[in-house]
Amino acid sequence: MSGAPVRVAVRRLAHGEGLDLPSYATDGAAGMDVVSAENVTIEAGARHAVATGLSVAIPAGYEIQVRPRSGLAFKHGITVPNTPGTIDSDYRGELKVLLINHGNESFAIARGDRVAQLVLAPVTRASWDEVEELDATGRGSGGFGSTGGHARL
Ligand SMILES: O=c1ccn([C@H]2C[C@H](O)[C@@H](COP(=O)(O)OP(=O)(O)OP(=O)(O)O)O2)c(=O)[nH]1
Repeated sequence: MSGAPVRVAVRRLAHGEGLDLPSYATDGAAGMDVVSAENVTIEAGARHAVATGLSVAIPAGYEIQVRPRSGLAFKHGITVPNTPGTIDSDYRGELKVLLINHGNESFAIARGDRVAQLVLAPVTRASWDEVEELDATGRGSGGFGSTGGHARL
């Protein structure tokens, strides 16, 4: 962490009233835990877009990444199928947390439960330089396990 926090405008929607804003659980936390604005049960194998009751205006040059919470993933198989979810700086709709239940049991979420974490990150944009040939490398076109399996090299 460095410097002052980046200020991000946040708006509570009607169904977000009374909920905690996303917040860092510890001084060194990279992500802000975000809570659900709804009571919902996600059946085993099912997906749900969890309402947060919030919309945001992220400054240009930044994004928010929606990442799973490791405790939910490890204990219950609850994770973010599109991880990291991308919140664009020009998006003004409701921030939603997509969750999938990879566990064997249904998972109940209560309004106010912390369902994911939000990481503010800088965005570097690219522009293409189209060429006829790319520079040669040792790897070349090898990939997808070309260096061997998961055993130590
Ligand atoms: O986990 C997520 C992912 C996305 N969004 C919102 C904010 C984001 O800016 C917008 C579009 O997301 P994305 O670009 O991932 O979606 P897409 O499937 O490419 O749709 P679009 O055509 O709207 O860009 O949806 C969320 O609220 N939660």
